[in-house]
Amino acid sequence: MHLHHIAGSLDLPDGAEGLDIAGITSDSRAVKPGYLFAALKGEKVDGAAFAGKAVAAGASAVLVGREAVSRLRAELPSGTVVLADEEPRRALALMAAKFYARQPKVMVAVTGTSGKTSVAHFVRQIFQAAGHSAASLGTIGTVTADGQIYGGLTTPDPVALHAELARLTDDGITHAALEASSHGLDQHRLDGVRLDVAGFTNLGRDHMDYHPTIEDYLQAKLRLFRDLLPEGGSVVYDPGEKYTDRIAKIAEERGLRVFTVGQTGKGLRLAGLNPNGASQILRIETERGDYSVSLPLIGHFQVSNALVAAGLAIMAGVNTGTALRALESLKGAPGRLEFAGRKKNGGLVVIDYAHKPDAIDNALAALRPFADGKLSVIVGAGGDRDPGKRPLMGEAAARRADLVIVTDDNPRSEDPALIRKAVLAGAPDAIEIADRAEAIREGIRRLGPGDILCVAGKGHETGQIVKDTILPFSDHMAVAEALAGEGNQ
Ligand SMILES: CC(=O)N[C@H]1[C@@H](OP(=O)(O)OP(=O)(O)OC[C@H]2O[C@@H](n3ccc(=O)[nH]c3=O)[C@H](O)[C@@H]2O)O[C@H](CO)[C@@H](O)[C@@H]1O[C@H](C)C(=O)N[C@@H](C)C(=O)N[C@H](CCC(=O)O)C(=O)O
Ligand SMILES: Nc1ncnc2c1ncn2[C@@H]1O[C@H](COP(=O)(O)OP(=O)(O)OP(=O)(O)O)[C@@H](O)[C@H]1O
Ligand SMILES: N[C@H](CCC[C@H](N)C(=O)O)C(=O)O
Ligand SMILES: [Mg+2]
Repeated sequence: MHLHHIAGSLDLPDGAEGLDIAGITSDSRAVKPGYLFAALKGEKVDGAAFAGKAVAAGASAVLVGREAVSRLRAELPSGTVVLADEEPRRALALMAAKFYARQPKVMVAVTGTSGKTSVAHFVRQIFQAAGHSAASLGTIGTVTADGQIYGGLTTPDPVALHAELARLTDDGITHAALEASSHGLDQHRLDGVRLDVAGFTNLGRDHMDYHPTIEDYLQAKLRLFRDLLPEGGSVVYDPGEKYTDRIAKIAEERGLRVFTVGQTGKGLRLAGLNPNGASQILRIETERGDYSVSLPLIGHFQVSNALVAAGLAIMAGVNTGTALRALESLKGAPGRLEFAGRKKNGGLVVIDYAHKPDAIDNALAALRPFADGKLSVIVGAGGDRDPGKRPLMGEAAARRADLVIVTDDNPRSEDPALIRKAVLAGAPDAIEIADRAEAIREGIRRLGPGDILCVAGKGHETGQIVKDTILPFSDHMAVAEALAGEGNQ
């Protein structure tokens, strides 16, 4: 594709318009002949340091921040086209969008500390129930009616994202729901996506290693509403959630349409909520009439997630009745309060991806009413991620559960004993078992009739990251093996 087709508002040197660009990447190691290399300043290194390598590997154009342009023009072989932008990450995202040039016709995105994967998963199911070919993209990868492809990041880098959106479009996908992580928003990964509706779940503590303050974290989330959603777009949130006044203000300033949900919501007002076995009966008032919906999921937070999802689908064009009826057959996202097995004596094991204080609090609160006996939890924190949340996770576990077992999550580069120690600071009476499989076996060994064990933190994950290696590990497998060891199925 010719450079001028993807360059947007970037200044092109004379004669560069017709340069044929074979591909785009921000990783010098992935450059092939004819590629455009985006040299980005990162958390660890400055991509500009690899521009020479990229050109040696065949890159014919380099995109760089303005501050490095004269240096690179002098350093790189003559003939290399060097493009500059104030925000090279944003420029890269816009270029990737133009390079791949197609995305599903209708797209919604959801941000928030917790619930993004669940909401995206629900929106896809609602779109499908409405007869659309739909996909969701996020932490658990790309999901369509044909299956799931695991990605890695919650919000993929822009080149991977647009390549994926193009592939989905070619496969006939017309509707998609996307998770917008704060890292993704902050790093402009989504800036080239054309969105119709944007949703917000909630804001709690997370990623305080990356964002210096809660305000900075919130500002990253607000980019979705302030910078990414185009004029004429719609926003969906529960006004009962903290910080949503900030979204309301942006929506008012920008003239965006607002659809609110929840107890004080106007679009979908939750007028009643009653548990009914493993379901919840919601009474929902709407402008189109009142509905009684049996949501086949437990936990108040799944009600919030389901309402935000329905709001997103409705603002994206799905009929209100169709969206609400679809809630009656929703399936939870893998590893989110997922039933993982039962001991012969009736004790129940649940797997949940809670790896933040609020998520642990909510997941255990959701399970408590179903525990006739004791509620226990296996908890650990990931290494190289927000250390401040560790004691708070321990504290939430100790407050909500009768028994806490502290174990390893993904230690990454850190000493796992120190991570456990930090979690134990909030849960001083907990049992400490470093080996996660052993912790799961012990939790199951102690499970009595009527008890529930929640294995928290890793949800759908299939590996344990220790230093630079990913060891095969799945909570699902570990639970199945432990139950089999107890003589159960
Ligand atoms: C901290 C963080 O978010 N880092 C992301 C960021 O990397 P970076 O640009 O800071 O990387 P860097 O290592 O400093 O390198 C700078 C540049 O030099 C380039 N480089 C580097 C080495 C080389 O030999 N050649 C080369 O060209 C790199 O490709 C990069 O462009 O941009 C990369 C491309 O988009 C991401 O892959 C990378 O995600 C890393 C792997 C990561 O672990 N991110 C996590 C924290 C993350 O993003 N999580 C969120 C939130 C999850 C949640 O919801 O809780 C997510 O969306 O998944
Ligand atoms: N609306 C919610 N409010 C509070 N906690 C929630 C909510 N939804 C889900 N959770 C909890 O958070 C965990 C993760 O949920 P989910 O994967 O849907 O969120 P996420 O925002 O995508 O998380 P991540 O950023 O880690 O990908 C769940 O397993 C559950 O414990
Ligand atoms: N998307 C999350 C995943 C955390 C999962 C948990 N198992 C951990 O390793 O902390 C993050 O990167 O913060
Ligand atoms: Mg997610």
